[in-house]
Amino acid sequence: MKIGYLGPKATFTDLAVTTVFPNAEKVPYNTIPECIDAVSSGEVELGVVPLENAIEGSVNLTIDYLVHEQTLPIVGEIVAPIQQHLMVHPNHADDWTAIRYVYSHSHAIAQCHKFLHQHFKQAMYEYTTSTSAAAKFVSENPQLKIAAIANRLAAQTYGLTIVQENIHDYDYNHTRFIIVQRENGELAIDSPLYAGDKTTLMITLPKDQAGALHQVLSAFAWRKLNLTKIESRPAKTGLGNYFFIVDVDQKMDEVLIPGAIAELEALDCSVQVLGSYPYYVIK
Ligand SMILES: O=C(O)C(=O)Cc1ccccc1
Repeated sequence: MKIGYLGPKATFTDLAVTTVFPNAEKVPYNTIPECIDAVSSGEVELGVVPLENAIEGSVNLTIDYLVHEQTLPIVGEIVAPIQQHLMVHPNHADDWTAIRYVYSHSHAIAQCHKFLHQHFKQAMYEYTTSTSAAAKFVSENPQLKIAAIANRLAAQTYGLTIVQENIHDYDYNHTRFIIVQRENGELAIDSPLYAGDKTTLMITLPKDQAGALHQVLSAFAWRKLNLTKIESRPAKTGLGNYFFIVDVDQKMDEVLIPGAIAELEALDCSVQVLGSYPYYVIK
């Protein structure tokens, strides 16, 4: 099976794909939209992209691209622990404290904010499309006094020296990656990492009216449907217009979730099921 992922080689997404799909043919894409487009065009069967980090929150580009540009069903989710390391070209292994620029994905830089503030007040940040893109750039520019924040596999893959390990500010640093497919369908994988199912809905409220969100939440509450996430994102139709992404802690069933959706539609909300899918947790 061909699986596209946010590359280049050795991103955290790459690690997540390798763990859950050890036999897949992996195809790296430089950006999240390119990876999603490749699924849409049928170039790859599945795509895996980061969705949310426990410290930094959502990867807005993923949510927005899926909602506004290329709506594909979510067919699975992978949750993986994230460990960030500071790495330099081996030429700078002895003078790494003098680095001027730190390169990485914006989420990785945010996850190490306290560390950077304490130890690298003089450094400036350069944002890259992924952590391994930063590692690759550092390896290709030995003349520059720069460092990357990335994982251990990236250091190995691009021949960099780790000079500070585990620089993420909080121990509980996990990221959710979603698996998308062109058409909805069950993921045929039998993994020991399977940890449960969830359903993701996108809900747009009819208009700005008192108690609207309360009514939406009560449709889930009285059915005892447990929500594990609720997030608002700009609808991009005007200031103050939002839609909500809601995760329900169970698989789509025949009664409860369809009942909640029917109730929301009766309230004039529009509801779209983005996916009902298994999730896999990497320890
Ligand atoms: O850039 C990567 O390696 C990714 O896979 C995205 C990401 C970035 C920061 C933390 C977790 C995932």
